Amino acid sequence: MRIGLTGGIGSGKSTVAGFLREAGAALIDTDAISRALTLAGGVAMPAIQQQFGADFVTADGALERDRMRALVFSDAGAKRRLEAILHPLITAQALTEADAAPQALVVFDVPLLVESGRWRSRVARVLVVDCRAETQIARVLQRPGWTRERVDGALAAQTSRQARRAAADAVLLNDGIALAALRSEVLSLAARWGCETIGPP
Ligand SMILES: CC(C)(COP(=O)(O)OP(=O)(O)OC[C@H]1O[C@@H](n2cnc3c(N)ncnc32)[C@H](O)[C@@H]1O)[C@@H](O)C(=O)NCCC(=O)NCCS
Ligand SMILES: Nc1ncnc2c1ncn2[C@@H]1O[C@H](COP(=O)(O)OP(=O)(O)OP(=O)(O)O)[C@@H](O)[C@H]1O
Repeated sequence: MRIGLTGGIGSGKSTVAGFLREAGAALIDTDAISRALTLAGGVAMPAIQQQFGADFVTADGALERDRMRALVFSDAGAKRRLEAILHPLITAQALTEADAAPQALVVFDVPLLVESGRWRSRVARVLVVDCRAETQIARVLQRPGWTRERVDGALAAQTSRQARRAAADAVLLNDGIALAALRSEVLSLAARWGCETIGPP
């Protein structure tokens, strides 16, 4: 079974993804795919250079991430243009990885699952990790280099908590819950969704 895992920035997606992997799932991380596509020599770099110009490309040919982040989190048109380049490539690579996975449960970790519209038809279930915006902000501010302005920009560029919850087949509320309790919720959900049938590859 294929599952889409989503949630706002800092909601706890990667944490939940780690527990799903522990439960035996194959994990496909679209942020990681996006980063690989935009490394030096990455498949997306010629189109990004053509669309945004040399200022958004480092000397060795990678995406100038700080500059691009500042642009897309303050300019909706630029965000759309970047996504038009990256999202089809991310989806294609994610599906290739899923086809190669021997596991019975495949989890696509897609931060923008609800926003993109590309994923709903490709997964049997959507799992949303949900928490209050204040919790998201507090978690993300722990990361080196993140400022309140940067977190607010990222939050504003993402869909609402309400819209995400409305798209969910299951919601994990990850607020005021200990990691151990979250882990057991995830493991029992994974068991319900088919992990118990997984044998050796
Ligand atoms: C904007 C970029 C340069 C920022 O890079 P940065 O290193 O700061 O962030 P990273 O890629 O690690 O993403 C961190 C988080 O930012 C949020 N985020 C990333 N891209 C977007 C976006 N286009 N819209 C809204 N939120 C986003 C997500 O919550 C993500 O988990 C980069 O995220 C990017 O190239 N985004 C476009 C591709 C995309 O949409 N990726 C999301 C996965 S499908
Ligand atoms: N229930 C919890 N209790 C304590 N800490 C938590 C809990 N859930 C998540 N965290 C911590 O919050 C931080 C953010 O979590 P995580 O990286 O899983 O979020 P994310 O949704 O993947 O973020 P991003 O969208 O930026 O990739 C991490 O340091 C994680 O350890």
